[in-house]
Amino acid sequence: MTTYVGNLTVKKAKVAIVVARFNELVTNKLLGGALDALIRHGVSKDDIDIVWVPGAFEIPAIVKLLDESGKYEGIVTLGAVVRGETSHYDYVCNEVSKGIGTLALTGKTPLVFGVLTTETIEQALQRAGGKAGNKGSEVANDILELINLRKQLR
Ligand SMILES: Nc1c(NC[C@H](O)[C@H](O)[C@H](O)CO)[nH]c(=O)[nH]c1=O
Ligand SMILES: CC(=O)[C@@H](O)COP(=O)(O)O
Repeated sequence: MTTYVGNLTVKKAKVAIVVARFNELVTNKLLGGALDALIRHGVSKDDIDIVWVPGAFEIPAIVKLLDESGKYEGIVTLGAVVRGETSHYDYVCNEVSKGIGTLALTGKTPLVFGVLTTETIEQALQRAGGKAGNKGSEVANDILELINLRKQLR
């Protein structure tokens, strides 16, 4: 029996973080959590590129570009979509999740989904370093696990 599991420590990996500016109060905290986790596990600051996009809707197109560049061993996506008064929320959530999901299957670069989709800004803040943890650091750990797992499966 062979078991494959990626650990979190990396020697060298170039990682991109695509982060949405919309709800920046939240996404800045997600970014802080992601950077902290990557650096704690051995990723050099020089090997991290941060790309800001206007909102979560724009994340997939930029991820596609970065994937095609072949420059990165992993891509982290971060955003915060918060329900408003209209159905706009559903369209943004659908597009960003569908886009990132499709690219995770069809692209070459490992990719993680760190986009919060919440009913309220309070729920988002709780998941960005509040009492429900920090989704940014969670998905940063996930990308390291995926990078290491792929090395084993190659
Ligand atoms: N309402 C939220 C948005 N909306 C903006 C879109 O993502 C997009 O930037 C705009 O429609 C232009 O194409 N974005 C979020 O990230 N979070 C939201 O709650
Ligand atoms: C998810 C959104 O785009 C949201 O902020 C829009 O709010 P509203 O539905 O009140 O226009």
